Amino acid sequence: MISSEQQLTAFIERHRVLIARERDADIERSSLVLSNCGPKLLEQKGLALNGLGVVGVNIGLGGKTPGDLARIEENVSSTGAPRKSAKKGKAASDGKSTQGAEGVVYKVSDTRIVIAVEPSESSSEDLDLPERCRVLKLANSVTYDRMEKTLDQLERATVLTSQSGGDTKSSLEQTPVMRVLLGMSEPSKAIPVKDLSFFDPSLNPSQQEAIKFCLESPEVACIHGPPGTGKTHTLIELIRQLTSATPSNPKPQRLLVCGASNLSVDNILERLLALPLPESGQKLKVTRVGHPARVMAKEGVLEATLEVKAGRSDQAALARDVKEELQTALDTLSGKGKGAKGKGLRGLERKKMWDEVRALRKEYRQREGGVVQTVLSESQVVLATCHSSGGWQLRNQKFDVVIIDEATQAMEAVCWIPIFKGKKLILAGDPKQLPPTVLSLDPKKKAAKTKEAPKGSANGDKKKPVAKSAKATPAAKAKPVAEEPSAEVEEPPASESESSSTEDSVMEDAPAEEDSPPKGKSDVPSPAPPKSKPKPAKKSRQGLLPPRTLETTMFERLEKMYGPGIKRMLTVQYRMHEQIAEFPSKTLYGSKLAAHPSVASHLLRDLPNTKAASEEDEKEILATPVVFFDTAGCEYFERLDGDNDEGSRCNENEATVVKNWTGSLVFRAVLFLVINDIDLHIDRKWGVTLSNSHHQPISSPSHITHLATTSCIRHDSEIGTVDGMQGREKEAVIITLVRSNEKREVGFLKEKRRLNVAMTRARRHLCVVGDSSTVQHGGSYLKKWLAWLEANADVRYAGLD
Ligand SMILES: Nc1ncnc2c1ncn2[C@@H]1O[C@H](COP(=O)(O)OP(=O)(O)OP(=O)(O)O)[C@@H](O)[C@H]1O
Repeated sequence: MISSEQQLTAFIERHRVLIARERDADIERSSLVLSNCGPKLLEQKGLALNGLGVVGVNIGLGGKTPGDLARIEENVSSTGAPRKSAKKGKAASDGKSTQGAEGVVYKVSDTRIVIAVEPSESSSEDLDLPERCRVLKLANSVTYDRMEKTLDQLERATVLTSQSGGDTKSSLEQTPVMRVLLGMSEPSKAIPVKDLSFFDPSLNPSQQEAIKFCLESPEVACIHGPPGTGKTHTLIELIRQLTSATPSNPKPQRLLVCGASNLSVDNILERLLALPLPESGQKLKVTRVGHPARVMAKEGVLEATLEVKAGRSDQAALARDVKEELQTALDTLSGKGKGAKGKGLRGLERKKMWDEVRALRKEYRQREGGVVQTVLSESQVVLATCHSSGGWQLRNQKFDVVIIDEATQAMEAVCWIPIFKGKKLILAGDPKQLPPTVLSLDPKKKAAKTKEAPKGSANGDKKKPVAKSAKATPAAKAKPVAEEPSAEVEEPPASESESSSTEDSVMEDAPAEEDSPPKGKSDVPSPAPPKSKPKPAKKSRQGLLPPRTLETTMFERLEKMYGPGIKRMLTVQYRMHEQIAEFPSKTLYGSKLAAHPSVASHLLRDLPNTKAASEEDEKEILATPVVFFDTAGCEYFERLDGDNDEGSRCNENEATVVKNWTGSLVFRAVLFLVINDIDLHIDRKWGVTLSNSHHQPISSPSHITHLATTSCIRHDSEIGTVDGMQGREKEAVIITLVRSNEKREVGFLKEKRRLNVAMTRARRHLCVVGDSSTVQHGGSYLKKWLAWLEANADVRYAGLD
């Protein structure tokens, strides 16, 4: 299985097409919303902050990298007419004002929002901001630019290199890790690590085995972490092993640790910062690049940021002097501060001053760049999101190992951004949970295609899914989306597992698939040690195939290309009561997921300060791990929550059942989480946003409003969609399935990975409310779950209470 040039081209081209589509969908979504909504509604949707005043304009923000892209423009009163056009870079279409600027959201606190704006090289004047302004959130093109640039690099390193014999200017170094990832060569044999001793004595055998496997794999290794199995816990030990000089690792390595989201990166950072001082007494030098999501809350995280570190270095003092000079020059020009007389600067004098400002800005950037490079070169572990690892700060940085956490939630092209910087790659994730969010995927078309697509063409060559138009000319590149004639782009057929991942086939992830047989002998005991050599994968291995959608992650692709031997699965979970974990373990993880004794039988009643009015009450409510409220026959029909079929659904009767049950739990001092297919973001600053799982606005989500305003919802309880809850856990979780109709439609519930995330958030208590007569028609996975609930849960009939 060696990828041909044709396969490589098809793979890269297909990615280009999909990314162009995604960019288009993103822009379309933002501009549609911005052009159709008045200021109040925009604020409600979390897309605008109205009525702001400018507090100040400062220069220089050290290691700045993009957060949300935003535009500052003149405030529009709430009675103002809705904006007609909101194209990027254009002023308001009413033509009244050209004042404003675009930049990235740098920091947000309760009272301030800081937007970092690039100085314009062409404009001689400084920022011209309106007195009263508003900030609009824009589609962020930087992500797409970086992904496209990375694909260009990939092309230069592979196709162009082989075409040119490797010696043209356009070619790039082809590393062994790249070759393995693209199926250009097989993974090399493991290099045995002897005398491995672990820093953390609590690691379970599957965690130890995963770490050993990662250390021994020369190019690439994957860690499969089902819910609550300590993926991050394992990565922390791995980072300690790789960065310490030990008998098994004489030369400490330099690491780039990335995550799909800021939250995942900060999670690792916080845990690294909390580690005890190593025996050497030398604290691990860790630097966080980018935009820490929790900077405001955690001081330690702030201290580790590139910005703060760069600000503290000696070289930074010089940069600060230049910055001060620059500020004085700008003050003179704007007539502020000491240079107030500068307002009178006219003509040549003013032009000269602007020339000086430009020269100072250049010098400041150079000095600042130098400071940043020094801080980074001294860091042994650099943390960033995959996306922000493509920023200017890391341009010339090289690493021994790149680790990507939540790799199954990142698009493959985003993962390639850090991969170019390292010699070895470790991916951690769970392909059985939700994939990255893809805006250009119409859920209906997706479902239809999944059914229609011919199955299992393992050979991508026969029907080449290459969009001829996608990259042919620079013009096509500059405007890839509008030019892309979708009819010309032949969709690659759904591979077997892709087509079934949406629903169906409960046991397709049979044990053989989930087995992760260690290469050779291991010193570490494992809960389910393989008896002999790695079994050959049952399904024939695939070569390099172009992805059908951007939901196909690198992690899954590697598994299909190289079989289960490319990964190790963590098999002990530290979250769920064993009954809660039973169904997902059986159906998705080959029955390999064992509950750790510390959680296997934990119940709500074991929590401190929970109250039970009577013994019976305790048994009924606090000692039951899984409850199923079946509303079949109650005629608790759903209602469309919006004008068209795309709209979200609500089910007020189910909401009442949820309300009563939450009331019961809250009364007993239990925290809970309600999940359904409504997305509810409550954020103090950005207002309340409601949208369905596809981010479309909802006009009156009556049942949620009803719930949220009911006094039984405690401050520490949350309501959200499944998608927003991935990676989270709560002591008690209530899932309302919402769908109840005569047509027996179930919508998003079909998605097996979404259901998996929903049912694996609860630690001690899971309550499911739904209409079995509707829901059992929603695909075989849902049907199996229902059957399991009916047989194993404490089943109650909603209408009877
Ligand atoms: N070996 C271990 N011994 C004791 N507790 C552990 C161990 N491994 C993990 N845990 C605990 O299990 C919980 C989950 O761990 P962690 O957050 O690392 O998991 P994860 O797999 O990253 O989570 P998620 O399911 O959200 O992806 C944590 O409370 C952690 O302390």
